[in-house]
Amino acid sequence: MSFADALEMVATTPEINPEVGATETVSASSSIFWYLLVPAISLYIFYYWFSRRRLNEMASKIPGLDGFPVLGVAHRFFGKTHDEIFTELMEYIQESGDKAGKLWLGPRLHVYLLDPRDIEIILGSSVHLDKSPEYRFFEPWLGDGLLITSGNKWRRHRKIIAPTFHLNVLKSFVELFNKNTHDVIERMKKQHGKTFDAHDFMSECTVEILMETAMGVDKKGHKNGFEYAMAVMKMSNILHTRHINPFLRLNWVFNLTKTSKEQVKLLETIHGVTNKIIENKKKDFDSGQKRYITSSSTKEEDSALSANKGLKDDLDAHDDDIGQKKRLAFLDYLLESRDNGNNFTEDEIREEVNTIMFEGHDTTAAGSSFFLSVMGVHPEIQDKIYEELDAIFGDSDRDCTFQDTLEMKYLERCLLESLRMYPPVPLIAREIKKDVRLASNTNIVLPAFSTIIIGTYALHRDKDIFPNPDVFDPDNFLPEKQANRHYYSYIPFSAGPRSCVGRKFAMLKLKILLSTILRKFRIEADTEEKDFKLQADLILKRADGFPIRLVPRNRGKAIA
Ligand code: HEM
Repeated sequence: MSFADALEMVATTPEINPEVGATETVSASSSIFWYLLVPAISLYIFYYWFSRRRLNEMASKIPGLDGFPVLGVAHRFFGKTHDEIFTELMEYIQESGDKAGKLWLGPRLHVYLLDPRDIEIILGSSVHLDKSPEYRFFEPWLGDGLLITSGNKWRRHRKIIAPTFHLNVLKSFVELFNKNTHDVIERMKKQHGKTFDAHDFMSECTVEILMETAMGVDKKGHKNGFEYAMAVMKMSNILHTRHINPFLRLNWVFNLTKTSKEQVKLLETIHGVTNKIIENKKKDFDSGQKRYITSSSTKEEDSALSANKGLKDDLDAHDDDIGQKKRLAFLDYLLESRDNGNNFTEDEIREEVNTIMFEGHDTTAAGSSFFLSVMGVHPEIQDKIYEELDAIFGDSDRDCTFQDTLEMKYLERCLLESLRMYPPVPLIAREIKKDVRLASNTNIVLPAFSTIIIGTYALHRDKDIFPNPDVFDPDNFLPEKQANRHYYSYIPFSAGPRSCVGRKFAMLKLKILLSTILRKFRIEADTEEKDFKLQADLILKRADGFPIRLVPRNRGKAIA
């Protein structure tokens, strides 16, 4: 892989011209050089050790992996594939039984947290809002957009963007969710009887849905959704490689590799798509075609789209939100914010379009693909979903309405369970700017300026929280079971002030997309769930793809 290339390139030194030769002057100055170099290095090592004394002392009280100086534990990852690394880390975490553990990557301390009380201290706080430096690798792609930015810029952008995913706006998308679902079903039908990778179809469909809803452009003018999705997948792979390789974390080393050239090409594809979306939308907007949305909603409807009903944030409706209000969808509102007092710049619009296109498609593509592959291996669960869908729709082929989604209680539990076992964002990382004492073990203080990892995947598989964590059991989301769990023990969309702005969009879209597929087809798969090979390239995926088969359903007779 490119790491070997990188080392090779770094190791290549310019050749010395022999004609210059060694003179006495050179040899005298070279001895002075060595006399100075040795104390300088010693001084630097002492300074380095002294400045990190406090950090090392605090870290020594945290259980976990120390590794070697400079490398940390990175040597454990060399030569391994991303799915092998993921499996090894998860096995280590589960076997250690530690609810907080350290991991040195290069000289940087990373601490993972698995106790919901500790997680609440970080995610629930309005102080620990900064993303860890690892997110900076996104910069050439997403600029300083909502996912990675901090401080006042984050607050200003969040205030503008969160309301564009308000329930009233989402309800106006129901027709487009249906239309795009029918389109992907037509494409999948061509695979009749064959085993195919569901993710290829889900990612193209989720890109097209975002274009037509949040961006408000007609997908007919943007036919490269699949190419965009594939470029995003490769970019995620590159970024993940940089996260786990301490040498490639250094920009100057990375820039010497072939992979950095590949990154430039991938970004040309990605930005080509997003720039065209902005250009086309601007034409419409500037000629007066603004998509004002007027619809109303109730608080009950609003809370029905929450994955975790106990956790409230700025996406939840406030009293003055309820009822009819005139709103604009995402890109229309950003363009309006360019012209009104909010003064959004052209660069800021580009950053946010790139952010929403990435966060909004890859996550839901993974979420829906996992759901479909899990259905393929659990025919008995599919039968129960059919029972519910048949009760709602009977034999009708009509489109799914918002009201229908509220009645899909069992399907919702299956979706939440799928997001538990296979959270599309398997970890969240923050940098804390001051020391934090843990609630679960007051002897442990997390040192300021370390990376704190909230391991969503490992948390959701904790047997102290979910007995039989590796068994797909939708009853984990029965209201009484949810009520007995700590709010921060289930966080597929993160939680607190920096939670996912698209979580209601995602839940509504997934319910419409997946219920419509299941009304038409029975899903089959050959692999058993225990053989799913997982890999986490920013977004959790199956390394072996998402192979499924579709068999047309004989409605009403699905339950033998
Ligand atoms: C199943 C689908 C989804 C899942 C599981 C998910 C999960 C998450 C998680 C865990 C975070 C926090 C990430 C972090 O702190 O590193 C996040 C943030 C974010 N998500 Fe999602 N997401 C989903 C869908 C969406 C959609 C559909 C959109 C937009 C249309 C979206 C937009 C965002 C944005 C903009 C952020 C950054 C918010 C901020 O920092 O203030 N997500 N998402």
